[in-house]
Amino acid sequence: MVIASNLKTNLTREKTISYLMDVENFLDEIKSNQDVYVFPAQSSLNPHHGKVTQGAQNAYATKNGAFTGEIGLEQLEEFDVKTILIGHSERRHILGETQEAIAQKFNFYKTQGFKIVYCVGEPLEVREEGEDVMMKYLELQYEGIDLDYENLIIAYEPVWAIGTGKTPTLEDISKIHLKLKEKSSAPLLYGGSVKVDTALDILKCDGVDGVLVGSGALKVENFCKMIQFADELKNN
Ligand SMILES: O=C[C@H](O)COP(=O)(O)O
Repeated sequence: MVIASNLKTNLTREKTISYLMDVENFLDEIKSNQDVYVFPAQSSLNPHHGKVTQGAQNAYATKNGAFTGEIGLEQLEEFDVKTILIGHSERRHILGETQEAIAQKFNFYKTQGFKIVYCVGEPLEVREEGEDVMMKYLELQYEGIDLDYENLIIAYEPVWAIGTGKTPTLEDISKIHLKLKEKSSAPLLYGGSVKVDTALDILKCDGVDGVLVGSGALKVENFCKMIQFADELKNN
């Protein structure tokens, strides 16, 4: 399974290094074979080699250039980062990234062979319109995206569940995941208020290949427990 931690705008470089080290030690200790990803804040990226894959939360679709406040391929290469999160709801809804800009970013990093964790999700007002409207909304977030890309992981993250403590029911998670799986065979993660006490049930859902966790993974011991849950499921 894929167990991923998005640290968002949290943890300094020093704390991130210690976080990664704690996860590596835990993976060694329990001899875990899960695919574990950590996405640190940009300024906390550091060369990291181990079982954990370090990814970027964002980067511009460029090698380098005049894009104030952004980083590009050259800055990621410095830290051997070959994994990137694209289409996260905070970038879509807070930072105003359009589907066109997202698709451009996707295609640029696809050309570079990056592993791409591509996020989709609907706001509450769309969900309240019913399943058909919601699925159409999610499909629009696939516009310009190669769903057959071999290095693709998709994360379904309902916007209204992110950072709110609210989650869809387990039945709804399964239902939506199974529908999304009709469109792509890429591993499909669930994200949105996954906590240590809900992770196991979510990981057990049909159609769920892993989780992308924000606030619930900020404490490294909680993130490690989620990795352990995935291990236990695999061994059952
Ligand atoms: O990328 C992670 C998601 O935005 C979920 O964040 P959250 O676990 O804090 O709700």
